[in-house]
Amino acid sequence: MPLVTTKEMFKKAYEGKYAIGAFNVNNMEIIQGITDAAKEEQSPVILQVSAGARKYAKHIYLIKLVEAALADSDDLPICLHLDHGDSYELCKDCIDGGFTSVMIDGSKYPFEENIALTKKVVDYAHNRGVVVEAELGKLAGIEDAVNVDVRDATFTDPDQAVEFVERTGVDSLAVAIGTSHGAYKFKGTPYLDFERLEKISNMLPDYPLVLHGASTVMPEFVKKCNEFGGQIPGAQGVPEDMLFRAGKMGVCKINIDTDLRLAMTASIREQLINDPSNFDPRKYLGPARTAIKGMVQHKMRDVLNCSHKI
Ligand SMILES: O=C(CO)COP(=O)(O)O
Ligand SMILES: O=C[C@H](O)COP(=O)(O)O
Ligand SMILES: [Zn+2]
Ligand SMILES: [Zn+2]
Repeated sequence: MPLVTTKEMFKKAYEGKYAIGAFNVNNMEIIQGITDAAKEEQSPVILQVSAGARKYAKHIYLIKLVEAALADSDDLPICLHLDHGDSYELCKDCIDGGFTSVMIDGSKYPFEENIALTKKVVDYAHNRGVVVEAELGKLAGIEDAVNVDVRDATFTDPDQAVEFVERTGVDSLAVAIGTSHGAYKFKGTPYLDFERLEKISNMLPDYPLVLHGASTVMPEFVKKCNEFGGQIPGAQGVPEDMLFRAGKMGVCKINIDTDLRLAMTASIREQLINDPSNFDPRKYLGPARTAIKGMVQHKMRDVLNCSHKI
């Protein structure tokens, strides 16, 4: 099966009230760990590439590695997605270069500029059978999310979301409801604006929403990093029951990068400390790949609920 778009997987996810995992990939071990997990769980999967990943590994290497994963995965539905595309040109390059989905992230621009940029990418992508994700609202961590005025000024406005989708024809929309990127998402008790999510979801029926910054910052990996010489104190992410809940409310795509980084780093730290005489990268990258596989399987099975959905 060739690479697929998210059309079919989102339709099924929406109807079945579960979410597809979108995992960030940067190298071979990460791609293998994720796709091995998807194979075992018989789950559709989105492999996503950031501009930074594309710069680090080069477009051609990532494409060829994903093609290899596809060839090694029988009939597994795999979508290759550009994460946080910041310009029309970058989206065009990825569409021309074999991606089946792109994100144009115009969330930092004023509403009308975000619409114009997104519409331009949608027009180019749809003519070539590629789907587009956009973003509305500010994702950045908010210290004072309990304050209604702060929430209204930063989180996604439901009325604007409807207008945005209508005017751009974009295929999915990332919403801001309190998540943020990285390992430090909340200072105190985690809070997501589920009321807002419900409103957006009700106003956009049958429409797939996306949650960025959705890593849980799994305590077992943070603990292991810190145990083996790391310094990641006070890291905290989105509790898994909140992700499960979001998956039942129209969120069809859940983005996970930080949990991959932590799983991989914890494992490498452990291997290097436990066997100081080793200098064979396979001996620490192999277990790191296995750690990623285990983490992704857990997400698919217990959090996203997307196992056995192909
Ligand atoms: O949103 C993400 C990628 O676009 C990843 O978020 P995390 O940092 O929570 O993993
Ligand atoms: O959304 C951000 C992702 O975690 C990708 O991060 P990156 O830009 O460092 O590759
Ligand atoms: Zn993101
Ligand atoms: Zn868990």
